[in-house]
Amino acid sequence: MAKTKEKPAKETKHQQEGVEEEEEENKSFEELGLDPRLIRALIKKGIDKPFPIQQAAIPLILQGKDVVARAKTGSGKTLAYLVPLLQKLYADSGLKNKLAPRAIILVPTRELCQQVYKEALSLLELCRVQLKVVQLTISDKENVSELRTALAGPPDILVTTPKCVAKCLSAGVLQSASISGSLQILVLDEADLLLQFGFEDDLKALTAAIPRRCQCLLMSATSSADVEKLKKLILHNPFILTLPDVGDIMDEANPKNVQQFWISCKAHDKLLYIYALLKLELVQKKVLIFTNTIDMGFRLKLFLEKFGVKSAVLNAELPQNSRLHILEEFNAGLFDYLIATDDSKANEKEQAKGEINVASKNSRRHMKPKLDSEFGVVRGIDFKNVHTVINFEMPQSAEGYVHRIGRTGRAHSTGSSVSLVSPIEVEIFEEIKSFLGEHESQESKIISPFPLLTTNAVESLRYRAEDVAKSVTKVAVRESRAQDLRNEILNSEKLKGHFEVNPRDLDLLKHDKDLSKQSPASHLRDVPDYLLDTTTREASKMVKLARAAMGNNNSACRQGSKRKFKRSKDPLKTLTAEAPKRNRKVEGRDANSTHKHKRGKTN
Ligand SMILES: Nc1ncnc2c1ncn2[C@@H]1O[C@H](COP(=O)(O)OP(=O)(O)OP(=O)(O)O)[C@@H](O)[C@H]1O
Repeated sequence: MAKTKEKPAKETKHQQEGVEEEEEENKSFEELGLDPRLIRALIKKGIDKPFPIQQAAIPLILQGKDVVARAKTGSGKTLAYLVPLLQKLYADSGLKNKLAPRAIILVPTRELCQQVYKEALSLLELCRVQLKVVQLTISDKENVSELRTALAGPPDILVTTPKCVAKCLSAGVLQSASISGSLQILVLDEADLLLQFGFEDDLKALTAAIPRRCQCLLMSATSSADVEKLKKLILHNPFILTLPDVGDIMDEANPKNVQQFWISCKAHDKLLYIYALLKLELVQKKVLIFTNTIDMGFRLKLFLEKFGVKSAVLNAELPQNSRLHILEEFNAGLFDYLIATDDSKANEKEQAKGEINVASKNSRRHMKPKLDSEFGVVRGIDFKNVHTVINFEMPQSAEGYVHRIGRTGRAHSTGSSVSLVSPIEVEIFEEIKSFLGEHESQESKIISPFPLLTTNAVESLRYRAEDVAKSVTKVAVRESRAQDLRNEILNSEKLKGHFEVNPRDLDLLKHDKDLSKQSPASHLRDVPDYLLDTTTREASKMVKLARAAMGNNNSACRQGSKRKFKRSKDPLKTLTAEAPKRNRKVEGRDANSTHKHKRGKTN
């Protein structure tokens, strides 16, 4: 790991930035100086050895240094700062004269706020340390008195967004003088996003109150101009920790543990292809599917539903509590397919288009769903045990692609991604490939053609898929979207109260329920044998065997098992994925034609 050299005691302002030559470290949590109670808590969570970023960051943070930690997504940055932060606050818990939180953790989205809060809470519960942690985001209902109540005490740790802190400051719920007197540690998590999300002014409102002695930690998956700006704005002589395979978005772009595939298909065939991938079980579960618009998310859900494939949707229109609950259920393994809509620009356009009709049985009323500007599922969210990310629609930027595929292969496990590329998406696909550093002349491709799906297999399912797709009309999509929103608004209220009493209970509501009025036709639930060719049968068998070998099944997930995906058992690894050598234009050509010549291999 490369990290900055620690300098002797008499430190000056700028001396700490610099890079130390690579050095292999393999220390235990004890050797890093962690409190035995925290170590026991980590072990109870199944974490017994520190990841590289934790090895580097924990001792420095315990010593009170400012740290900038850059490590790729899913590498364990949260615990790298959270564990020493808890230890330090606990060690100083004699300091009672505080008027504001002693630690503030700033994250860009509500989802991350909840995730970090839960992580802190579970560590504190497991090690029975008396520190109060509070999460706070601004929702439409939260008025100043609610913010004041939440901060009464005040808590030792506040997990929040810059927008919320700025509101607390401007409303006088938090006073600059109190922060100056109390704040010991400030964390900027997902720092590269904090500025991208337009929080610069909000952050500036806080920086004025940060006392000079406050320890500042900046965690980021990439290095960018925004991170540099933040560093200058907030940190003093930071230690820069950079894992060797990280540095800028390019390094994060090509995670070695995620195999990337693509399929060329016409836009209107995407439903057919995803049906084939899921129903023939050619991809590993759990699967996270990305769409660019909320309507498309619902269309896909309704379509899959007709074949008995249950999925849940996640988007910026859903109430916050529902979204958090959906994430929890998915992470707990209660369902295998999650359709997430992540493209905020597209969503804004949708919102601008007008009203969604939310019709109740007794009354018809129109309501404008508000998209949550603090919604974010692509960055930072720790989706557990996602083995496959599918880009049903291509993201609108190369960075978007990188962050989407970063939802698999987390915590040094492995995963794969499959992108469905239609002719109009070729341009962005080419952009993504060149962003990743893939060249036309290159022999081994970074994104390879998906090897397990043959033209025969797809064509044999065409009739069923097209027939069902026709029944998923625009009206059906609109109605289901409205119905889902209505349900979730009702649920959200129940969830709010319920979560306060039982923060861990996942059983109250199901989010992967069917939305269409008719239950799926029984003959569509399974793909009959006569529709399957030998190649596909074999491929599907291998994926199933791999899953069994990895212990990747629902019950394992539900028990929170964190078995790692073994590369050698991954059928996608054992098959050769050859890219077409020349003329890689997708227009007017079926990706499967590129596999015809190697079907022998896939068998
Ligand atoms: N030492 C460890 N051993 C095993 N698992 C770990 C360890 N540290 C963290 N994890 C797990 O790894 C997963 C990813 O960690 P985390 O979310 O902190 O990554 P991250 O670097 O913050 O990613 P991102 O940049 O996307 O936010 C989590 O499920 C976490 O519980």
